[in-house]
Amino acid sequence: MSYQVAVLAGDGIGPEVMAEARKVLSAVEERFSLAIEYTSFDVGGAAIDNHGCPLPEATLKGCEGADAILFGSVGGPKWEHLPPNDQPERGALLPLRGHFELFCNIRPAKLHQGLEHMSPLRSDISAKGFDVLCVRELTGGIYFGKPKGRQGEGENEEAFDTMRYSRKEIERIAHIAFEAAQGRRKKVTSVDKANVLACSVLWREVVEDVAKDYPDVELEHIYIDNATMQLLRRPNEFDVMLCSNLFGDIISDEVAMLTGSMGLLSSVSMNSQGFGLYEPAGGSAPDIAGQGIANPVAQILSAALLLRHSLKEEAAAVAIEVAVSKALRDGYLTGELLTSDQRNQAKSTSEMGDYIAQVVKEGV
Ligand SMILES: NC(=O)c1ccc[n+]([C@@H]2O[C@H](COP(=O)([O-])OP(=O)(O)OC[C@H]3O[C@@H](n4cnc5c(N)ncnc54)[C@H](O)[C@@H]3O)[C@@H](O)[C@H]2O)c1
Ligand SMILES: CC(C)[C@H](C(=O)O)[C@@H](O)C(=O)O
Ligand SMILES: [Mg+2]
Repeated sequence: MSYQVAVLAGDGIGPEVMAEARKVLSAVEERFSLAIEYTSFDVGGAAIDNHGCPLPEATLKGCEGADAILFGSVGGPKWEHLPPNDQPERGALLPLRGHFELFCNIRPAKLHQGLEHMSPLRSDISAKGFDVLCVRELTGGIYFGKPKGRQGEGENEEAFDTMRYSRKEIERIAHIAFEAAQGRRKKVTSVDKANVLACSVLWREVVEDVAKDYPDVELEHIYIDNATMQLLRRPNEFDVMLCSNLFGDIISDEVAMLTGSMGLLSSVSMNSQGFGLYEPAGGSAPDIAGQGIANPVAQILSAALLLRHSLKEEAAAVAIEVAVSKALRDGYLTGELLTSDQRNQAKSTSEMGDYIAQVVKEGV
């Protein structure tokens, strides 16, 4: 029996980095004798161009029939003139998250020893390293709350979004965070804005209640504004960061950059049945798309997460992660990880993919 994976490469650097993830997956399949069948579907801007809508029925059906979704990224200036709900992000990515109830988004950010020089942190801070797991609620909050819209005209025209959280939504993501912490350094930092937002007051109360089931895990609360600065000052003191949808979006970009680049952060978005969509935390990077310079590591590590969580192929996932670490340690770095005077040593997107695939095949 072979596994079925729906591949949605999307826009901008999506197809470029997806090609490298596929190379690495082929290598791991060969080494571990796995049988994985991939079917590609258009999504986002590519689907608008080819089919007139960002999430065609065939794409949705293809995802429904798969064991997991490997997603690239969607969006870009070409489609920004469209009505908001017809654009790639709100017309494809958010509906996919909603349709499959992918409420649990996990984004692991680790600054590896020996790779501290890639971080923009001050050297005495980066020297301590850090290992943060961002656990982000993904199908609620201000992203999905109703009503949402615009009304009125002239100087009275206004726009509004609704931030809304139910006890149930907070409980289920909080359990994920505490369970994850039990397998790590046993600390949950819950990020909120309880000094201003009603949703955050409920968030804090529910997280406190859930914490009672995990007496071995330390819980602390922090306001989002303070969290963004403490991450720059003492990132090594954070373990699991439990965030609502919007705050997790912000925190995950920050921790990605603290490891050196947006192009290093992988992610899984999962539902309660364990069905998952795997994607880099970053976007379609229109500023570098088409140049063969994007960092494929986030997409490759997302493939490793797919092997681990959806296909339960732990050894194959570890082989990829070890190969990525080796490549980075061996100085295989794309340009954004280098200073301007080192940039002539930069590896291209495909050189990175080739090297990581080779290491996977040979084993380390
Ligand atoms: N999951 C997704 O599909 C997703 C996620 C975030 C943003 N987006 C969309 O992507 C488009 C661009 O958004 P943005 O510019 O705000 O965010 P972005 O993450 O695409 O880019 C931010 C910065 O990070 C850099 N970067 C990102 N990934 C990189 C990689 N793999 N290698 C090297 N550098 C990388 C980019 O060059 C850019 O300078 C928008 O349309 C946005 O809505 C999509
Ligand atoms: C593209 C956008 C809708 C998305 C989000 O805000 O969730 C992205 O920024 C992410 O982090 O996955
Ligand atoms: Mg984001």
